[in-house]
Amino acid sequence: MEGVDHLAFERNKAQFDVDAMKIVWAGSSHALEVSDRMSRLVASDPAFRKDNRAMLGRKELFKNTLRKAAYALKRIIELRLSEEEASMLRSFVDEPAFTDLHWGMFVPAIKGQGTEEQLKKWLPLAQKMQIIGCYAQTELGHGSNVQGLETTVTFDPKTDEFVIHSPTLTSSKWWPGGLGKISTHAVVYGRLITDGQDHGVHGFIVQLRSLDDHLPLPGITVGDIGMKFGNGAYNTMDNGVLRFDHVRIPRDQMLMRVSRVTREGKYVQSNVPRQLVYGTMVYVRQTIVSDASTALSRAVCIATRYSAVRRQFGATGGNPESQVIDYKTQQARLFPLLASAYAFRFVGEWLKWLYTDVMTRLQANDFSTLPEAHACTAGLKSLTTSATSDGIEECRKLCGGHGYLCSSGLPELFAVYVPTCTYEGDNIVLLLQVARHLMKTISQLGSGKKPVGTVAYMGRVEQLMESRSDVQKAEDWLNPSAVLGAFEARAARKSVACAKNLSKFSNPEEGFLELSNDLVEAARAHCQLIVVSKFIDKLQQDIPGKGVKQLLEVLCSIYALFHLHKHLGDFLSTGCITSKQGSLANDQLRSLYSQVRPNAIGLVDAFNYTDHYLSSILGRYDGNVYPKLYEEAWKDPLNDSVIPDGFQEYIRPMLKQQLRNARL
Ligand SMILES: CCCCCCCCCCCCCCCCCCCCCC(=O)SCCNC(=O)CCNC(=O)[C@H](O)C(C)(C)COP(=O)(O)OP(=O)(O)OC[C@H]1O[C@@H](n2cnc3c(N)ncnc32)[C@H](O)[C@@H]1OP(=O)(O)O
Ligand SMILES: Cc1cc2nc3c(=O)[nH]c(=O)nc-3n(C[C@H](O)[C@H](O)[C@H](O)COP(=O)(O)OP(=O)(O)OC[C@H]3O[C@@H](n4cnc5c(N)ncnc54)[C@H](O)[C@@H]3O)c2cc1C
Repeated sequence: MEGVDHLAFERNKAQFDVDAMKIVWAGSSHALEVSDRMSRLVASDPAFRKDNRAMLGRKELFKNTLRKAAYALKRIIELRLSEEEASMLRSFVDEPAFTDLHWGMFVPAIKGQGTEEQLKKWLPLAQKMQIIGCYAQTELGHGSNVQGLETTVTFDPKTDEFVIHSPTLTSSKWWPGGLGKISTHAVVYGRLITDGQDHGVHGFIVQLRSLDDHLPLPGITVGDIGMKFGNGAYNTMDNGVLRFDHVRIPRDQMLMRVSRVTREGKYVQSNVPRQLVYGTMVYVRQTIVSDASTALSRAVCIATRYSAVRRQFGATGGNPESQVIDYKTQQARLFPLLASAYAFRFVGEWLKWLYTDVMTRLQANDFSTLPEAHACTAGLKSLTTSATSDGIEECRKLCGGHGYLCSSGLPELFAVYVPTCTYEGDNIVLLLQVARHLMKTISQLGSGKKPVGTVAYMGRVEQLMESRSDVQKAEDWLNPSAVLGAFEARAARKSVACAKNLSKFSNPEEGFLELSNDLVEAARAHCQLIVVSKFIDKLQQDIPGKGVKQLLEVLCSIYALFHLHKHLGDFLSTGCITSKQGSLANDQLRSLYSQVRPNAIGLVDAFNYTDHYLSSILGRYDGNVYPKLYEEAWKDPLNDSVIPDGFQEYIRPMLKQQLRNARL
């Protein structure tokens, strides 16, 4: 039935102020107002239609993306949108495009690694989109190992230029988004060579295509690397390949904040740490953590609404069948994902604060918090994207067969999302970075260096090695200090065990390789502790609105106790809790799921997503699923004709032949 809210009875069950929760989710009333306005602006404009993407061929799909990107910019200018509004509008257009890399990596790379003069020259061009840029780091042969890049950038003192060259096939740039067909410029990473000396990897601004006819400049070979996972999905992006044949650029196009080359060809390092060359990755990893909560909440919103609509089994005495959301197994799979979406939101908020703080310190030449920023962004990027990818797939299964239809929105969301586990740093490689940070922290404990920030708990390592949980009954697990105590002890003990094992190796690097599985587990335990502790910190704030804080407390406990249950082996084997305490946590979880149940629809409504943004029949706000699914099926091009193309050509003769054979 059109116009009827099939989920109204569920909405009436909510025991909290959904509008107040919307503000918490958005971050502030202002952020909610802007995101609400921008999402409606996009949803109400047919030019931003996206429900046909899975049906389009690559060329048509790509052309459509270019049209939308140009149209979005036109609307941004016409409506005089602020930077915040423009960025929100782009995110609600919800289609991976070259603009993501332009705004998300090219501009930040210049901002972070350019000198004042370079900023003055390049930023206005990029901000007005008079040039379009991408981030060309990865090569065919090397992605994770940045120091292994092979592209050479050799200074020629005779002409005051750099000569960029791809000496091998494996040195071809491979993957950069926006590079394949659109970018006019790139920040290219290559090995800087002066006077025969290799100074390692540095960034350079390179023009790739003519601003007149868009043709590649002499010496440049560039193109798209081909179709990627899933229909539609990330194929709206022109990930590219790029080769240089002795291409010359002026010396002042080396990004020179970290180090520079003088007119005479002398290599000079500034007082800024070398690692700042990796700064753009730190920035993007931080944005990816916030985006994880968005992607997971979309999937959870779809699965929760559909689980309330869907009924199977259990009809008694003329009553309808049970809603699948009432099955305890459905709740135990769905509600931890709902809790994770909120947990990632808050840890994302905190990470943004940390990043801003580090940037402010860098301006004042205080580099002390850079290692912490690297470890946190790397670890949380890894943890949240892995959990979100798995979570989207779980939501598909939670929707049964219909979840496999493109019209559920879940296949495309999954296909677009999964590369986050790989890009901006492979998730295992990043956890190993966290492990290095943890091992370094432990090795410095003896020297009296007090660990700070997210590793501060290591300062209490002796106490944490001895501590025992004092939980006696299920409700004791609702106490934040009980949860924190268990997560801190587990993380500390796993790290200390690794450090002890490492010390048995005469060659630490060999030990690190041999113990890398244990190190990854220790890093994961540390990152889960950060998520739990930042959720708990969030609850210390004043959070207005009837029942809002209470429900967030429930979600926080679910996030923590679900992980305690999932990793029970860890908690037991490290002796942080007893098996009795583990089963009490499980009892408490069941009770928490029951508390979420009446509020589930309200909690996903609080994400404030439009039907356009969700792009899912199963997740429709009004729950009117079946008529719309039925209607949608008839829109498939296969149903344009009763008899499909190919039938007369292949199947009819085959049928006839088989009939003839049978008669013989
Ligand atoms: C109106 C206007 C409106 C405007 C609005 C604007 C709106 C904007 C809207 C757009 C929205 C945004 C969306 C974005 C789009 C996303 C698309 C995604 C595309 C994806 C892009 C990519 O995919 S792009 C390539 C990423 N490719 C990697 O990710 C390689 C990983 N590989 C490594 O990252 C290194 O290779 C690896 C392993 C660390 C080893 O590094 P290594 O070899 O040097 O070796 P070591 O491990 O020895 O490290 C040596 C020492 O460096 C320390 N350190 C290492 N990293 C550090 C770091 N980052 N910061 C600090 N310190 C660091 C370490 O801790 C050691 O420290 P210490 O010596 O003190 O111990
Ligand atoms: C959709 C998409 C978009 C991208 N966009 C860009 C872009 O705009 N610009 C850009 O420059 N790049 C981009 N990339 C490239 C991306 O950053 C790299 O693919 C990524 O960093 C992983 O590197 P790799 O491909 O070399 O993986 P590999 O390192 O080859 O990984 C292969 C396997 O080896 C394992 N492994 C590697 N090293 C270690 C180790 N030390 N210890 C243990 N295991 C290890 C990994 O865990 C993984 O299982 C993009 C990639 C994708 C998929």
